[in-house]
Amino acid sequence: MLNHRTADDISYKSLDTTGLRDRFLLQDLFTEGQLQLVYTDLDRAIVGSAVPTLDTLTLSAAEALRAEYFCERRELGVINLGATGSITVDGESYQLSHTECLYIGRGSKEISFTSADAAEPAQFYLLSYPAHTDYPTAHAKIEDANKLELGSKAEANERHLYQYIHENGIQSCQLVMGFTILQPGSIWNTMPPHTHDRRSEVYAYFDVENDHRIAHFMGHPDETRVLWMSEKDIALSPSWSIHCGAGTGSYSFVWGMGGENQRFDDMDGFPLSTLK
Ligand SMILES: O=C[C@H](O)[C@@H](O)CC(=O)C(=O)O
Ligand SMILES: [Zn+2]
Repeated sequence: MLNHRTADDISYKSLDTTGLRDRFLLQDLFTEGQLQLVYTDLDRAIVGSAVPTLDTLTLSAAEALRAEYFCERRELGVINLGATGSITVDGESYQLSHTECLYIGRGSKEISFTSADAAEPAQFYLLSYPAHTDYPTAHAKIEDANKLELGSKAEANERHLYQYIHENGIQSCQLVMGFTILQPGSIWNTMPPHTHDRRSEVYAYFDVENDHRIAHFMGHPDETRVLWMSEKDIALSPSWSIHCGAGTGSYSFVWGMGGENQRFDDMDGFPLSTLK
């Protein structure tokens, strides 16, 4: 497991492009035949990927966790960003097609990942936080999610947000997770932007068309920086940072949060007039 440190809300201002990208952007996490984990300092989030091909991939506790098994003191949310695959949790198998979700509760011991077709593998995106109690493992399809229709065509930010793991959905200790699909012709997500001092957030962009890019904005609202991102790049958003983006083409992104509370609407919005 790689260890990763973001920068604080003062030092990010003086980082150059490479420094900023090293601190706030995770790339190349999705590699065929590999399970990769990154231990971040954002509310102890572990961000990871599993792309099984011919062989099953097994999740084990990294040495850094000093745990017998990965979910000994953790919960794990998974969304499949690739083709159909299965996750087995303590002998129970769940089949996930593209954009489906599995919540894996604390105490789950044996967790493994397979693809239905090695030539077109599943690409499991993993997000885990420390957990204080056990909630049941639960599978959700897109029709099980709470769907919010946000934005407008006129503002080029028409998008559908699907909540999987949240206060009124799959129960968890701190993880809140789902994904957002931009509607055709709309490019802006999360506009006007917000922070939530009580939670940090992780954005994983996917279904970005070939050669297209997302300009992801971060930082204090009056001191923003941009990260140019491509397919399956991941932006780390500390609690003090805004997080929003515009794509040169259509795209979707998984959002996931951990921290002090789970109230989705506990956000501090910033009017566009305050952005710099
Ligand atoms: O705190 C909530 C998160 O930033 C996202 O859920 C926002 C989002 O997906 C969107 O507006 O499209
Ligand atoms: Zn947010």
